[in-house]
Amino acid sequence: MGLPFIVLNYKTYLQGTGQGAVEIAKACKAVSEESGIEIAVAPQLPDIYRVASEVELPVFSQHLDGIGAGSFTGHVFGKSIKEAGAVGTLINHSEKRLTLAEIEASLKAAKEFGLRSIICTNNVPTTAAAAALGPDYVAIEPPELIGSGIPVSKADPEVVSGSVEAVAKIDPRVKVLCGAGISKGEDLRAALDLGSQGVLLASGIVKAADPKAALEDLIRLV
Ligand SMILES: O=C(CO)COP(=O)(O)O
Repeated sequence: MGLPFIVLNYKTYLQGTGQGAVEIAKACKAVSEESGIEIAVAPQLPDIYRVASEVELPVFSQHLDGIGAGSFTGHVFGKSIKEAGAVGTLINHSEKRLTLAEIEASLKAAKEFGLRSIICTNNVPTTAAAAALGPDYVAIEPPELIGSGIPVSKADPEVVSGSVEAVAKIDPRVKVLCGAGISKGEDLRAALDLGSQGVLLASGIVKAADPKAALEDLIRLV
């Protein structure tokens, strides 16, 4: 197995807002360069351009709407985030849930604009459904563990291994990430040992007093 993929979701945490978004991205880039591990960040939409312009690392959007150019006030348009410098997007995060039809439309928009796609899911059946749509990644994140500091890879290992098995049956090209409560080296190690190919995480790094040190701890057992 190759190196994991780490995606850091900034949500709307103060520490990851505005200039903070750039500073955390710089820490991610430094650790990525030291380790060879790909680390992507997902700042808030208005910070995408700022982060992508100032730091050379993969920037993802936290959301994308399945719409095109035209009369869609307040929506997130794929061409706009692409031109802002995003290379990918989260779709259906637990804090930004979509209907199945909307997920499919968002994924179509991501593909149309050459954006890498991560569909977030909450259990094994939704992971299977998401994999059937053919994204680049699914990210299984049980909502009850999000922000809890209790790692999914230890509290609910079956949802990770079950997702890995389900996705392998449906479309082995789809890669599986997991998230919720991941912050330490042993959490990432456990996630990889369960067959996932990386993690999607937030509070453990974004809210850390020293995000670079927290990232170094996260990857220490890879
Ligand atoms: O929702 C998450 C990442 O998208 C997980 O959040 P935490 O890492 O804070 O549990």
